[in-house]
Amino acid sequence: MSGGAGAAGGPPNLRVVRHALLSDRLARLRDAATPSGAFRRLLGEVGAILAVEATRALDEAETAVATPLATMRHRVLAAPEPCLVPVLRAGLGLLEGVRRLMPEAPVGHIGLLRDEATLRPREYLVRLPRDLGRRGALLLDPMLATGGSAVAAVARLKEAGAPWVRMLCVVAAPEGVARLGAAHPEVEVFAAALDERLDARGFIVPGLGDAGDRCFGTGAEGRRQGA
Ligand SMILES: O=P(O)(O)OC[C@H]1O[C@H](OP(=O)(O)OP(=O)(O)O)[C@H](O)[C@@H]1O
Ligand SMILES: O=c1cc[nH]c(=O)[nH]1
Ligand SMILES: [Mg+2]
Repeated sequence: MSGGAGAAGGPPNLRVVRHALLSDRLARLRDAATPSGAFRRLLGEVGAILAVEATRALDEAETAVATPLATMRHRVLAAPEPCLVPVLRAGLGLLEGVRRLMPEAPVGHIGLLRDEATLRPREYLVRLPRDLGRRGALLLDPMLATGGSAVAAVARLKEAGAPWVRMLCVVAAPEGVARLGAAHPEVEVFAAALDERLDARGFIVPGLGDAGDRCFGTGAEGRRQGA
């Protein structure tokens, strides 16, 4: 269900996941008329689909399983499930769906807010599980724009000892993919789409707007309603 994967001349660190359900959900996420509740649910569904692809090649081991009828050899995960790390806020939307697949996986949080003028991320929270060194990490952030936030988040995960990091994102911009690839070339990005470009404000075009605001209803519309 994957295409792109550094294949066919694409960036070597990017895997664009192709799946009919994923395209359908992405169309609705992009639609400016999709309300916040539906947006958050769709983000979760996209997270689950991307997580299936990003965990496809986790290390496996063989064990014996006794069914009601016979004992057989079976493949199971060789290592504990990876840690799930949403970048606040928008990554929380992806987390809801990924957690359905891996309910026992520990969850770390990295809070970053991109300065609207400089486009640099400001870190306001880091809470990571102590045993990150025994696990890989799935970094969850729907938007990879300039790449500044992703580069900072991956640096935190490496400092904390994560043996590997894969990023799940909904929409990636070429600039962000290149910047993350330059800083952390071993980090693979699993995205639903590679879009055209960034605009002057650092927003992805065509993109889907401000993912955090749409997810939590805090955009212009939400503020008006809440005022
Ligand atoms: O690649 P970059 O240029 O760094 O931009 C991407 C970041 O911007 C958004 O978060 P934002 O700062 O808007 O925070 P929010 O989720 O709280 O709205 C998004 O969720 C990423 O974390
Ligand atoms: O297009 C963009 C870029 C950064 N952050 C978002 O939420 N959307
Ligand atoms: Mg935002």
